[in-house]
Amino acid sequence: MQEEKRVSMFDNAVKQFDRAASIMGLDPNLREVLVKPKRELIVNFPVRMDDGTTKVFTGYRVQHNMTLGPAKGGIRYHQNVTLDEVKALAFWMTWKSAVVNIPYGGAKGGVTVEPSQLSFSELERLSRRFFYEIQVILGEEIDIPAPDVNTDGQVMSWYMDTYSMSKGHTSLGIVTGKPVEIGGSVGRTEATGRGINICLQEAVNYLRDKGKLNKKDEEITVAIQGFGNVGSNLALTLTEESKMRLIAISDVSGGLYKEHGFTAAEIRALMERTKNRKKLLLEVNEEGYKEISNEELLMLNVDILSPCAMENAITIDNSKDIQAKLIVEGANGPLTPEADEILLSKNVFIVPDFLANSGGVTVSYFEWLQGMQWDFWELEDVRKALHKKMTSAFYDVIKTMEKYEIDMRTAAYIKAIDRVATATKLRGIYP
Ligand SMILES: NC(=O)c1ccc[n+]([C@@H]2O[C@H](COP(=O)([O-])OP(=O)(O)OC[C@H]3O[C@@H](n4cnc5c(N)ncnc54)[C@H](O)[C@@H]3O)[C@@H](O)[C@H]2O)c1
Repeated sequence: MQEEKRVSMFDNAVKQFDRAASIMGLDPNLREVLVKPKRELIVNFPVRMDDGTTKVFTGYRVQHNMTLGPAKGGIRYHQNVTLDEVKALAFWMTWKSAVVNIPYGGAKGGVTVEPSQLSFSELERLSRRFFYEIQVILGEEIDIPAPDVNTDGQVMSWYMDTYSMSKGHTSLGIVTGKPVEIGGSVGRTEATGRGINICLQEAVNYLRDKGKLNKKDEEITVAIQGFGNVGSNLALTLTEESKMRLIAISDVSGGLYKEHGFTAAEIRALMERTKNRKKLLLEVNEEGYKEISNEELLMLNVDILSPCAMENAITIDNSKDIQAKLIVEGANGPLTPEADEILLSKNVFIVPDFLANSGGVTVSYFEWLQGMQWDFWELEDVRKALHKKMTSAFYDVIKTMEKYEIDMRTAAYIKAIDRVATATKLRGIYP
């Protein structure tokens, strides 16, 4: 039987890299070094199930690049996790850390499992055994995991405890995304949404300076797709800290539209009601809001659109009808490559995902710093440091964009690749 030909996610990721590499004239020898993952670990490990049987699961940890510092990236539990996917995600983490200029390389991990089919204690046994298995390549200054799809503060607590038990002392720096009670950072939960808002505000300032946006904040309208951790925290910081009008929000159940804009108090109330994955539309059935579909939200006549739900939300089919002049990508990969091209040809200004949503990894870095020093910051310190990191990353990419006269996504790649390439050249090839 002929084997089905699959599109490799890793090969696709490398294509984006190659476009930037050719524009910046990257040395082909360096290209080879920067593309290939440094380490790929596959582990098959047994877990005792509640019914007395034993199941063997497969997990991965890939360290893509460790030139700028320890490898950093989440661990996901999902039935579709493959080595190819983990490699691609680790590759992107290298460029995300480099673009926001934190001293980390890129890594990612995963276990092929459907976690909803595990009991709480099976989940704990799987998490502890998996972490123990991959511990051979981890360390507080080597590789620092974090939450990703279907892993959370509880799983991070088990990881931290498992590692600490084998070392004989508490090691806070081994994972980030921990609950605040055991060394997590204040401000981590809101960090990705807050960071997207920082990029959104700076993009508006930039477009105004260039004469491409002639509106006051009060006149600017915004729509946000997705009301999970990322979308809701973006909605909150936007309505709390700017005068722009957020007129539409949505989740998987559909969207809400409010012509005069949502207030911060309304967003807070909606966040409270949709806690624990409750659906937006099912929780809200009062006057004052108009219901719209997710497709309608994307096509609204707004100035700014921020897709914060899932990948491939904007495709070749719906991109032609998008009216927003500025798109700030909150989710990972919300635009297909074809949609990206169409929107760029319509002169839409796009702030790319790995810059816009890097607030999460940035505050993870702050959590790691706090854990390594056993010294914990106030919320205001975290917010101030995040603002400084994100604005300087934003303008570093803008400068690169203007230098090469390219789009912001390619510029972000060039800036990130340049940082890792320069470090690689300075360090040289050992021996
Ligand atoms: N959480 C982080 O710190 C973080 C950091 C970087 C990137 N991201 C990316 O941001 C995106 C969102 O992450 P999150 O943590 O907010 O996830 P989440 O699970 O908390 O929320 C996802 C939201 O998207 C909505 N949604 C799902 N399918 C939808 C659909 N078909 N149409 C409209 N809405 C839909 C859900 O209802 C929910 O409101 C993902 O792409 C994630 O990889 C998250």
